[in-house]
Amino acid sequence: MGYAVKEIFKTLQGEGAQAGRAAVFCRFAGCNLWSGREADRADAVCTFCDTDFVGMDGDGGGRFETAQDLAAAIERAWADASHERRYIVFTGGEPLLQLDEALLEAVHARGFAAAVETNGTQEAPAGLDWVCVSPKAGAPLKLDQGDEMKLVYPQAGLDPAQVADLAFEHFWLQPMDGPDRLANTAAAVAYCLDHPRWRLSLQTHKLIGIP
Ligand SMILES: C[S@@+](CC[C@H](N)C(=O)[O-])C[C@H]1O[C@@H](n2cnc3c(N)ncnc32)[C@H](O)[C@@H]1O
Ligand SMILES: Nc1nc2[nH]cc(C(=O)O)c2c(=O)[nH]1
Ligand code: SF4
Ligand SMILES: [Mg+2]
Repeated sequence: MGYAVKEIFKTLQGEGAQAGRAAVFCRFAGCNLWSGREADRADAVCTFCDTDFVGMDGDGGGRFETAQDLAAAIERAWADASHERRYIVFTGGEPLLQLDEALLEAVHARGFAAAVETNGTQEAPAGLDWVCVSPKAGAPLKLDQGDEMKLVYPQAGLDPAQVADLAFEHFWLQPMDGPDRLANTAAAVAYCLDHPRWRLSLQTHKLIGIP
């Protein structure tokens, strides 16, 4: 079986509390809230996704048979012999459909701290160093604690107040990108001004044109 990976790339984390930090991103293929096909978008649970996670055809993508194989590819993508501040972000698609303890052990053995970007509908394996949960309206949360909550805003049917008391260190509102990005940004700014628990997370990589 192994791991189905869309792409592996090194860039700066663009979002949330770790924004600006060098990281390898491992984007797993597949998601439980959308097929990834445009024809299915309108009927999906998650309709606003900004990401292509279908297939294994991206840069550095493919099927990796073992945790060691995938961890070795992640280490090659870091491309620096030093172990200093090595950081891997598992995303997707939905990474918690595939991420397991064996892979976390394998990247830890290579000196990486390991983060996940998840929709929170699955349990997380033990051993994660940073958990970012981004809940989606209509998708019940199984993972209701972590380091940061990053709510894409606005979402019909998911008021920030519904998740504001969960056990997270940071609470972010991230304006929904798409045709209404400017209006969504203004709405997120207004919400943060009125509800100071919430801080604004901009997708800084998009602002400066890096992956
Ligand atoms: C592509 S998702 C992959 C990880 C996981 N499936 C999730 O949804 O958290 C990565 C991050 O991008 C956010 N995101 C997706 N589409 C977005 C959009 N149109 N505008 C702003 N953020 C978006 C998600 O909420 C999540 O925080
Ligand atoms: N630079 C950069 N930062 C990110 N943070 C979360 C991302 C994601 O797609 O999960 C992402 C991404 O795709 N690129
Ligand atoms: S849950 Fe995440 S990967 Fe899945 S469709 Fe929504 S934003 Fe995209
Ligand atoms: Mg992204």
